[in-house]
Amino acid sequence: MKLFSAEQIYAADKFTIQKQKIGSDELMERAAVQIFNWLHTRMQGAQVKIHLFCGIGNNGGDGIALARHLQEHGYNIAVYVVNYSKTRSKDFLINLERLKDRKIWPEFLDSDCELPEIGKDDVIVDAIFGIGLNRNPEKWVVNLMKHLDVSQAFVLSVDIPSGLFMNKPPDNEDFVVKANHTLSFQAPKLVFFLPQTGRFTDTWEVLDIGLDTEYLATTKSEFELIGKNEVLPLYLPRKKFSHKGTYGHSLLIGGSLGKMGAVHLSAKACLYAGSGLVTAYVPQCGTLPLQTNIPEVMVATDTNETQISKIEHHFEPSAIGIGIGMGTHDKTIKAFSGFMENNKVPLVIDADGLNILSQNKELLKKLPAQTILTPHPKELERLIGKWKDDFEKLKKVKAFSKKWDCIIIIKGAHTIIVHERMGYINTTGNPGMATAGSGDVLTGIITGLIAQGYIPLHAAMFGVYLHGRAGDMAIEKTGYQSLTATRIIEAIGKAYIDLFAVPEQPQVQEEK
Ligand SMILES: NC(=O)C1=CN([C@@H]2O[C@H](COP(=O)(O)OP(=O)(O)OC[C@H]3O[C@@H](n4cnc5c(N)ncnc54)[C@H](OP(=O)(O)O)[C@@H]3O)[C@@H](O)[C@H]2O)[C@H](O)CC1
Ligand SMILES: [K+]
Repeated sequence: MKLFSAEQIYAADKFTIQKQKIGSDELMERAAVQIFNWLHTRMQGAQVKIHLFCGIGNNGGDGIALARHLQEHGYNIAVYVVNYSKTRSKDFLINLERLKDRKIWPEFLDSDCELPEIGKDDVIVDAIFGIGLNRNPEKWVVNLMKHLDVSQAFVLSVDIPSGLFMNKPPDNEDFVVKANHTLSFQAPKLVFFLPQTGRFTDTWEVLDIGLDTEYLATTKSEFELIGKNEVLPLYLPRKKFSHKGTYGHSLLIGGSLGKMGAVHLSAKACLYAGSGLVTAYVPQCGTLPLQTNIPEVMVATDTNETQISKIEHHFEPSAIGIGIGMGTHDKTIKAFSGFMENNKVPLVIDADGLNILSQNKELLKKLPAQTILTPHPKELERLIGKWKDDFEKLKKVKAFSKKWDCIIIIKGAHTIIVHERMGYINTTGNPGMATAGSGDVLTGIITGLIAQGYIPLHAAMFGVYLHGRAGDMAIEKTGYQSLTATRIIEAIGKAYIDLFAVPEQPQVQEEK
C-alpha cells in the first residue's frame, strides 16, 4: 500500500473532483459518512456524550459534517469550533451552514474561553488540524489539547492526530493530540510508522473515500507499506522436479569465542527459510557445537581457535551472510577486508561486519551491487553519522543507498527497507522480538532467500515480512517476554503456510 505525501493527497483530491465531476464538498461528505458509519457500527445509538472539536479548515469541516450525521441519528453531541484562524475553508463554511440549518449551534472556542467539561467515559472526536498543519499550534490550542488528554476520554482522530505534521516531528509532544484511534482517509500516513511520531496514535485504520483509483495506482510514492498482499507476488514456489542444488548454497561467516550462538541461529534460520545447503564458516571453537546441534549445516573452519582470521572457502556460494557474532579483533578486521577485496557473491552484512565497515569506509567501494546491510540504530549511526530526526535519517539512508548501490534494512518496531528513493515499511512483528539473536535470525533468513533465487530487494522485503510474521505466530504460545530467537526460527514454517491461509469467513446462520 502506498503512503502519499500531503501534496500528493491534495493533487488526488483535485484530480478526483474533476474526473468524477463532483464538488469538493461531496468528497468531504464521503469522508464524514465513512466516519459516521464507523462510529455508528460500534456505538449502535448509545447515548455516550460525543464531543466534536473542529478546526476551521477541511479537517474541521469533516468534523462538522460528521456532527450533522450523528445528530440526525439521535446521538448525544456537543460541537465546538476551535477558532484558531479567521481564514475558514469553503467546505467548512458550507457544512457549518448545514449544521445551523438543523438548529445546532457550535460553541466557538478561542484564547480566552473556558474549556468544556469532559467526562472520562465520553468520546472525543479530534478534527482540529488535518494534513494542512504548517506551523506550531498557538498556546491556547495546546492547552486545549492537554485538556483533552487529561480527560482520559476515548479520542478518535480524524485523518491524523491534530498537531502532527506530515513531514517532520513536532517540536514538542504537548503540541499533538494523543489519539486512541485514527481514521485516516484513503491511505495511512508515513508518520504512523516512525518511532518519533508513531506513538501519537495507538491504532489506525484507513477509510476509502473513493479517490480516483487510476491516480492512486499511477502516482509514485516514496514509501510503501509491506503486508501479505505485497509479499505474496514475490514468493518463489518450490518446484516438483528440483533437488537441493536448485535452492542454493548459503555461506554464513561469523562467530567468535562466546558468540558462537549467533552463527548457530543464523544458519538454522537460513535452513528453515529454505536454503538448499548451508555452510557456516567459523573459528575452530565453533566446529563441535555447530556439528552437534545442527547436523544439517556443514562447517568450514578458520585456522584460528577463537576468532576469524582468514576467510577462505572452496566452493561457489549462492549467497553470503557475514558479521554475526564475529567480533572486531584486528585479525578479523584484516580477514574481512581481504574477503571484501575479492568477493563477488551477493552479500548480507550484519552486526560486527557493519561495525568494521563503519571504521573502514574505503571498503564500501567493494560492496557487490545490491548488498544488504541490516543495522540496528547504533550501527546505522556509525555508518551514516548522526541525524536530527527520523525524517532526516530516512533522507540520509536513501542517499547512502543510492551512493553505494546497497539496500539498507533499518531495524525497529516498523522495520524499513530502503532502496534508493524508496522506503518499504514492514507491518509484521511485535515487541517480543526485541530479544537476543532476533537480528541473527533475520540475516539467516535473508541470506537463505537470496540463495534460493530471490533478487536482493525481494529477499529483503520478503525476509523482513516472514521474520516478523514468524515472531507474531510464535508469541501465541510464548507471550512477548518469553519469545526467543529459537522460537522465531521454529515458527518460520508456520509463517510460510500462513502466506496462503484464507481468512476465516464469519459463520452465516441458515434461514429456516
Ligand atoms: N483526500 C482527502 O484525504 C481529503 C481530506 N479531507 C480533509 O481535509 C484535511 C486537510 O484540510 P486542510 O484544510 O487542507 O487543512 P487543515 O484542516 O489541516 O488546516 C486548515 C488550515 O489551518 C491553517 N493552519 C495550519 N497550521 C496552523 C496552526 N498551527 N495554527 C493555525 N492555523 C494553522 C492552514 O491555513 P493557513 O492559510 O493559515 O496556513 C490550514 O490550511 C484532511 O486532513 C482531511 O481531514 C477532505 O475533507 C476530503 C478529502
Ligand atoms: K485531526
